[in-house]
Amino acid sequence: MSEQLLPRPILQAENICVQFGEFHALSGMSLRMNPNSIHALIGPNGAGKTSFFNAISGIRPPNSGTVTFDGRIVTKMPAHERVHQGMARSFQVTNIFPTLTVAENIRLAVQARHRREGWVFWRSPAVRRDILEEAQLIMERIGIASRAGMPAGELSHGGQRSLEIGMALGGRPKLICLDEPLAGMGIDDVQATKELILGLKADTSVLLIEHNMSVVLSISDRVTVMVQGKKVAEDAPTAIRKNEAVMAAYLGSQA
Ligand SMILES: Nc1ncnc2c1ncn2[C@@H]1O[C@H](COP(=O)(O)OP(=O)(O)OP(=O)(O)O)[C@@H](O)[C@H]1O
Repeated sequence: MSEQLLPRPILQAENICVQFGEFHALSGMSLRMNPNSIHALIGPNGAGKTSFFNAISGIRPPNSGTVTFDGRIVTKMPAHERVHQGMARSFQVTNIFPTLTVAENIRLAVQARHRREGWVFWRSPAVRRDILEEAQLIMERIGIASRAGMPAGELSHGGQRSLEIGMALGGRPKLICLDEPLAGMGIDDVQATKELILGLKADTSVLLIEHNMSVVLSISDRVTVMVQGKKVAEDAPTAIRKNEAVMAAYLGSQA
């Protein structure tokens, strides 16, 4: 496909460099991500995947390079401002309010978006009903509506990761960055979360760091492979499976 026929990328990172002292964690990393797609970032431990997430989400902006999100350069924009622009991120460690119920966690996430849009809590009972309804729809979508009244900290590990995705959805993001969403999950939770992630691309885009290769290769539209802070391959999963450089650098070590 020629450049002109490609859709405008939801995310474009160009020549990203990140240094910790003398150490180069990322050396000219680039990535172009299509909207409404699942794009996986894989590579061995220490390849720089989390550093790349930190660079694009503003947790630790790059030393050099450019990050463009939804047509706007955000390289130096603070992380919270990127959230306002529609970029959501989940972390390796779950990031929920454990003593609040599942429903309250989701409702807070939806409410935070409304507040950004200028909603005034005490003047808007009708909008409040909207919020409750939206929170209910999200809970159904992520498969935890039956546990709405449970303290979030009592959910299984898989349930907590789903809740985190639900909270991200409360912000109606254009892009969700998921850092190892399947880590530590049992087989049933893996299957449910895989289906949940697949369903996300109907209305958002997903950038995914994940070590579970069979899931990555079955749900992703594109896969970028990183080794030692650089991209070594980027292709469709079927081509990545056969890529000899990838096998040598990464998949071979797992075979
Ligand atoms: N704050 C930091 N200070 C110094 N070095 C760091 C820092 N953060 C990361 N690194 C180093 O940068 C390199 C890339 O780390 P990063 O966590 O980005 O890799 P990764 O691909 O996400 O690894 P993993 O799969 O194990 O999570 C590693 O060598 C790591 O030790």
